[in-house]
Amino acid sequence: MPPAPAPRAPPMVKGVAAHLSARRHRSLPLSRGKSTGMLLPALLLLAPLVAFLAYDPSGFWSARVAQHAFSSGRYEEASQGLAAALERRPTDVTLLKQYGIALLAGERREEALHSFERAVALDPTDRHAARMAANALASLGARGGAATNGDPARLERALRLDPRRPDLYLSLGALLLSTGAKHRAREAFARAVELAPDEATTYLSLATVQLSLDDVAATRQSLHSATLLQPSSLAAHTTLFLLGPPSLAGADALHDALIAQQSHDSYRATLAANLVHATRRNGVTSAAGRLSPLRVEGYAVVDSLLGAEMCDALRTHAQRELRPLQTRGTVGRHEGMVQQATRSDMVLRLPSDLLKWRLSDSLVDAIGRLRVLFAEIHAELLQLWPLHLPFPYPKEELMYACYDAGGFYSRHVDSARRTSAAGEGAPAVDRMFTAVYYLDGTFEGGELRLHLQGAEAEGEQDGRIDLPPSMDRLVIFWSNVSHEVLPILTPGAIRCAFTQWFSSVLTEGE
Ligand SMILES: O=C(O)CCC(=O)C(=O)O
Ligand SMILES: [Fe+2]
Repeated sequence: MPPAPAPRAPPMVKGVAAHLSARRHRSLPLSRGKSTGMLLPALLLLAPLVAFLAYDPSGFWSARVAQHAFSSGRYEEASQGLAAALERRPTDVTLLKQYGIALLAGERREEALHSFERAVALDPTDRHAARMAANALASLGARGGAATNGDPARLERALRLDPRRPDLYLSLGALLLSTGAKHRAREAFARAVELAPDEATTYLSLATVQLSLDDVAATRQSLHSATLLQPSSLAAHTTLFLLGPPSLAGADALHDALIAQQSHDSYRATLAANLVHATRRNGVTSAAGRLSPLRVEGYAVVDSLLGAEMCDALRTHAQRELRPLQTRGTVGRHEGMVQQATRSDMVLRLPSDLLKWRLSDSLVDAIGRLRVLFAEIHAELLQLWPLHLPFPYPKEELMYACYDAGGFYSRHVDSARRTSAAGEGAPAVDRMFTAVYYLDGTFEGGELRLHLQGAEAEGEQDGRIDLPPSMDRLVIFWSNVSHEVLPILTPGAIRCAFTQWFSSVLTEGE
């Protein structure tokens, strides 16, 4: 098929005419003074040349003018000139390639692809044309990313044109993975590894799909290759470590990667730091063991975390210094979500920078210990977590909440539920786990009641379990489990706790 005809007159004709008319204007005054008798024969001599140039049978001028336009960034003009040249030389492979490039530069990808494919059809041995066609296909095939309008078939066609392209296999693998075609994705990534055996990121991609296919041995091998190629790869070291069994050597490798990376704010660096810390502090055997009931039961209870002395210091200082700063806890719209509940507690969110409050050293110290505890809980939580799913992450500030006698929090869920009012843009996943650290339990009532079977089974049948608060106790449960705080029955009692939510990182920046 010939290229689309240019809508306007080819600029070549205008260009040459303008050029000639400029020359005429410049030369006429000069020649007038001398001999006007010479002008006519000169013009007569020039006429066939003007006619020839305007006719431009070979498309030579069109191409030259277009190339000039292209190098000045006037892509629309360049593609028009090349289209004009191609009308005269429709089988010129070089022109077809140039035309394609001009179209690409003007974001006219489909037409560019068409031009490159024509070039390939005319000369199947032209590697350059094949590569350009493959690039155009790939950029069209991978467009829109994941599930929207990416087209694996186009990437596969690109690979038939230009088969030794690890980058194309990587795009294809990512696209296939996003559509759930895991086995085909694994093939694509494996091919990318074959073609680029020195690229750590390629091994990481392969590891991701191997993990999602539960092939732990192969995942480990790929991650190991990635760490050999890129010893500071936090992604590889963290995942290897999480695959377990946890070891101090693994924690040290992770620590080294962390230092090498010097990135203290990224999500993965925070996670790595937590893991190293938890492993070194708790030893290698206990890691994750404390939270393992969470997987089966939906909740876990862990006692004796900070020690009685530290917990007591935290309780008394927090009551003295933080309670005056509390405000009434609210229910209702939060992050576009609606919770149906009533509550009577007073709450306070702890800023990451405690210096802006004038707190005693004892309280700052105790809160620091508590934060380390939650960081360890985070690390242990991740050791239970399927690595190919979005990680839970402590996105929100720590909350200090207190209930006085008679206080309660009616049945609710903490996780963000998409409501019709919240609309399509609202996050589909938000809080994943709720972890509550209790400071005291010397009162009647105030139990945390979990309804593990959800709303389908009402009353006694809904899997209810009552967990009484007690000093230095942590309870962690899935945030989508409905739960309530039963009324505190002892007059004069205060029930205080610190809560940390772990949320899906998927909702960040989306
Ligand atoms: O303090 C508790 O036991 C749970 C509190 C709670 O459900 C909440 O703050 O969302
Ligand atoms: Fe809650």
